[in-house]
Amino acid sequence: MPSCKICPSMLSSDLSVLASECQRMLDSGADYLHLDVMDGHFVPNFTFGHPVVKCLRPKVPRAFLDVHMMVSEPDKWIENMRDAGADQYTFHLEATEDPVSCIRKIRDTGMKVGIAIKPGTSVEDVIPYIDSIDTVLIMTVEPGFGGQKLMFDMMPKVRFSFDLQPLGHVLQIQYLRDRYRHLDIEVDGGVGPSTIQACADAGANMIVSGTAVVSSDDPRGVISLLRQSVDEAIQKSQLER
Ligand SMILES: O=C(CO)[C@H](O)[C@H](O)COP(=O)(O)O
Ligand SMILES: [Fe+2]
Repeated sequence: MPSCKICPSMLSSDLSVLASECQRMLDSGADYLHLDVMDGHFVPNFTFGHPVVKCLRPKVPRAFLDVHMMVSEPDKWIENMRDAGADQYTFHLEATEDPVSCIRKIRDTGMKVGIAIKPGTSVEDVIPYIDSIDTVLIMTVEPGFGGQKLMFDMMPKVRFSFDLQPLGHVLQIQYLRDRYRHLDIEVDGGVGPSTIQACADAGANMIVSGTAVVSSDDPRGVISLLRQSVDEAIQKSQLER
């Protein structure tokens, strides 16, 4: 199973001093930095785009920058994001008619590829692409805003063809983890000390946490607590195999 990666979402940081906030997270033990790009169209909110990432890159030269593209037409910004210095380009499955072309374009730039799904989209929809991507990002809130409450197991509309019982997030993550041992499974939205256990036990290894980490007085302590839960779950699953 892939290792634990804790990825603070910089959305809830003081964006007027983004570079120093990023450095503060790296100094607190962050593995990756998660940058939420919103276009006011795919989601009802606006943040920043590749010009900001380009300015940030030289300030945190060794950081892994995971860009979460909550934008319509995600294929438009792939080259710009690579030129800006992003390391992973995660686009929403719901935002494109042609995920295969998007994946190919991202790969051609050398960036890692992630596909994100909103809470109402089933992981089954990602299966056709899974062998050609690095990460599946499971949104545990409706995308658009930080600071929301995680929606675990509140999605009775999600159904799988292999089992007509309605399944929630935990089971969707477990389904993916059981079949794809080496996949990075990322959870995003409302993840913090009170919700990490369910994510870790289900098999998520890439943990995005905004408010809980960035707004904490003790980000190092929160990061290490999140990491401990995931590391323990990984160890447990390895012992069980
Ligand atoms: O993609 C996002 C919102 O669309 C953010 O990454 C996410 O909400 C993280 O913030 P928090 O941990 O505060 O929920
Ligand atoms: Fe995000």
